[in-house]
Amino acid sequence: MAMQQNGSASDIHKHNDRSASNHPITTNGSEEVEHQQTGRFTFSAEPNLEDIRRMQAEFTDERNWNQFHQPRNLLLALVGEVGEVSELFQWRGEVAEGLPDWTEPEREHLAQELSDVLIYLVELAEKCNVDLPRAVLRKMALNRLKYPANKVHGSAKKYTEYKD
Ligand SMILES: Nc1ccn([C@H]2C[C@H](O)[C@@H](COP(=O)(O)OP(=O)(O)OP(=O)(O)O)O2)c(=O)n1
Repeated sequence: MAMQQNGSASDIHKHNDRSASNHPITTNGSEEVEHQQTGRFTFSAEPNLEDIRRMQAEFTDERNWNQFHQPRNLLLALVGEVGEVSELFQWRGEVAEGLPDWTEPEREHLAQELSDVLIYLVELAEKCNVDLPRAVLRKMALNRLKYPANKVHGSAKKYTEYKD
């Protein structure tokens, strides 16, 4: 069962307030402004990844489960949960952004399975000594170098497919 605090999948509908920024770190300030103007879905600011790491560490400590949570086991658990997410999309054909045709129980199920993926991902990163928030910043910087916006705009080609 996924760890749940107070939220539910209906959070999907609740966090569309564009009036206040909830992104303390942005990779591109102008991008954030654009998101606010376009009404793009945003997350709550909390819990952050360190909060999630700590909560999961408390959860496993309380159960004496750290003995099972080595990196390889966490990776297998993560992949298993990704499979569970895939099952929810299986045989449905293309699904429109915002999942307009999904029922509330289906949305909640998806929220739980995605949470399982994130929880195991965060714990895997912890057990591999990867500082995930900072690693994401470094990787996004690399992605921007690899895919300059003016070069790849509107194209989904892999960087290896560009000639120059
Ligand atoms: N050894 C375990 C077992 C569970 N969990 C935590 C992390 C996941 O968020 C969630 C996974 O629980 P389940 O293995 O019961 O998987 P599901 O919640 O997906 O249940 P089901 O497989 O019935 O859909 O519980 C954990 O940390 N370590």
